[in-house]
Amino acid sequence: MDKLQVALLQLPVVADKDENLTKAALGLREAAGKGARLVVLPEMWTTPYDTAVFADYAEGRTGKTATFLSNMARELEMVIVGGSIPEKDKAGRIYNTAFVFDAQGEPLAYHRKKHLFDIDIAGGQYFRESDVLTPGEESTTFETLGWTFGLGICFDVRFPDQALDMVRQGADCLIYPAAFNPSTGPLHWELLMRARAMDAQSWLLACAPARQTDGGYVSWAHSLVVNPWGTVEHDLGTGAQVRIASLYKESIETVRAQIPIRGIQA
Ligand SMILES: NC(=O)CC(=O)C(=O)O
Repeated sequence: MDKLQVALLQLPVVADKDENLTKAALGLREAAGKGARLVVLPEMWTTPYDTAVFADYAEGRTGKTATFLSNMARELEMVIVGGSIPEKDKAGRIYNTAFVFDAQGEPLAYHRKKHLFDIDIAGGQYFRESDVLTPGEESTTFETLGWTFGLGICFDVRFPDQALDMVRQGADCLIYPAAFNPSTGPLHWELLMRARAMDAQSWLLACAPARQTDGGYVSWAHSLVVNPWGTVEHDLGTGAQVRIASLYKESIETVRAQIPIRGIQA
């Protein structure tokens, strides 16, 4: 499929998990109604972004959120890249994990955030996911709808090697559910997303929660669609919204033919 309609759901995330699921359902229906074949949700969209509560919101691979995403994918016949949620494994370890379901509702891929978000900016953002989360170990790609997708989560975007791994595995489009913040957002968000799209010469989708300033972690928002030239095609700003975008295989081929760096990257 040379042209692919995708959607980004920049959701407002609240403490009530059921409310988050209800808003996601509305957004997914809207995206399906507008013709999206693949939809991306934000990082940690079922829970406040707070290490103190990740264990309370954590679920397994057949839990409530996975069941919801699978049912929605089957009903709407869309691929759902389910942002990320706190995932608890059988040993009780917790990961920041993206669940992907195909258009029949079957699990297609899982990505556990490889690079945990540990920063301490003087006078700014402090966060230590490693206090409660276990890092993943793999770079993740999956194939669907005639495209190959690479999947990372937020802090992973700071690691070019991981993006290039995904390109070596054939990625046409990199997807990053994410949630930058008012310290790092203005400095690095767009710069990193454009840089990874440029390195990879691929499309890039970054989906963040809408900005809310009523306490707790503040998401920078600004979900993005970046093309293989590194140009921003969509910037969703800060409010809640569903945005449809079109991706074209041809632009990947054009950039890779006109600026042939693949041999250097491999
Ligand atoms: N939330 C993250 O994982 C990363 C982030 O906010 C940053 O790198 O800044």
